[in-house]
Amino acid sequence: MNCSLDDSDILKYKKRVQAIHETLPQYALTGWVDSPLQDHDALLTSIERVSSEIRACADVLVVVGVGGSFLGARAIQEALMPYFGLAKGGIEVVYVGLNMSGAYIKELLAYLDTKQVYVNVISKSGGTMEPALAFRVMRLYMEERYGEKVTERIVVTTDAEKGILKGIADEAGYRQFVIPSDIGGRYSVLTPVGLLPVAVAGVDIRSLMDGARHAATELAESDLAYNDAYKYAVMRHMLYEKGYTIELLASFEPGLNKFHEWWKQLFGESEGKEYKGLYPSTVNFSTDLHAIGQFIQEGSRVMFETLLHFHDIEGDLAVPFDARNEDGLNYLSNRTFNEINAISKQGTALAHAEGKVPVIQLELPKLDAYHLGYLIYFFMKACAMSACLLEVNPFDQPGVEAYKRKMLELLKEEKVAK
Ligand SMILES: O=P(O)(O)OC[C@H]1O[C@](O)(CO)[C@@H](O)[C@@H]1O
Repeated sequence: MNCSLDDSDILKYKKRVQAIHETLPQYALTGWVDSPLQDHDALLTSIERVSSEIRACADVLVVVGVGGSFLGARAIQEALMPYFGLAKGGIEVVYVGLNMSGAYIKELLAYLDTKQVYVNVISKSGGTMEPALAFRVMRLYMEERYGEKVTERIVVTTDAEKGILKGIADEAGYRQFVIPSDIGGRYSVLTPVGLLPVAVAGVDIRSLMDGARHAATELAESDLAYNDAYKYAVMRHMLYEKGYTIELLASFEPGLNKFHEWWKQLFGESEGKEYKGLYPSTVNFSTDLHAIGQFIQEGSRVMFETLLHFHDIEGDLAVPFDARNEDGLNYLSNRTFNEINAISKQGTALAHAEGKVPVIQLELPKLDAYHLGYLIYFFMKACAMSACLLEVNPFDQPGVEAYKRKMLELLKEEKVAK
């Protein structure tokens, strides 16, 4: 990892990072820190068993959830599953309850009419409006289609003890997975929240967890000099202190676009408080270099870039030789597309740095379940540290309650009015 910050300046944060590292456990919602180090064999076996049943009995798994209750699963699925068609042994996994679009839900129901369906409804609080409304529709749809058999086709992932969804699941006899009470929504992807949906899609969840365990082991290091997640957190903080207000996460594989959305919630919802914090924005290169590249190179100097690159991409393609060479590109015919991507990354980093855009580079060996598990944990660890450096609580989201309150007030007024 490198950027235009001086290592000695970064290491000036050593003591402060050490102190934050030691006090982090004071927060209630830090169960995710050690979770990958614990023995989850029984849980993973249970998830694999339910996933195998769903894959055997359904064409589509409908995941109902919003925010951290679906973004992680969708991110992993899009990053690791084929761009076109399904993974071997996997089935289609679609998402609902992530918006308030009736058209979206109606179209999904029509699509499902010719498919065999299971539903996994996920909500930590058990009462978030978007998934609750979508689950109301899905539940009645499933009951209409499957009658008494519906009970086995609805799986609920929620709190172990409380919440409206927990009550519904208990009453209806739906199978349940638990969201640990000490893990908040945007930090919950490595729990049944993310693991069941991606197992059904065909992801090797044990490899994902092995990578997270590797990260949890390596990044338990409190010494800033040896903890890349903390270094990344300090670099972000130093650039924010220097007046940069936007972080642009840029990756070079289109399958990471939904991973961007998970990353945005993690950092945006953890840090955007007290009118402070970096705005997390994302781009996919080289595609977006032809869209927003002009602004990055010569627009307002308010952003820095974090380039995320995987050296090895499954199924990479070599540029073919063409004897006609009418396009003049035979000089590339001995390279793969990902090799060219890597060179485009280097060119981008040099050009943007010259344009006074500081560049942080995060490099991983391969885009696979193991390294994605490592990266997820890396970002969660960095995010918690970064928010603490900003002196905000990394684990609450009071601001989101504001819109919910306003919406409920208006809905209640409406109810009274009608
Ligand atoms: O899983 P739940 O409780 O439905 O919450 C979904 C999302 O909504 C939020 O609570 C914000 O309202 C996020 O933090 C969370 O990931």
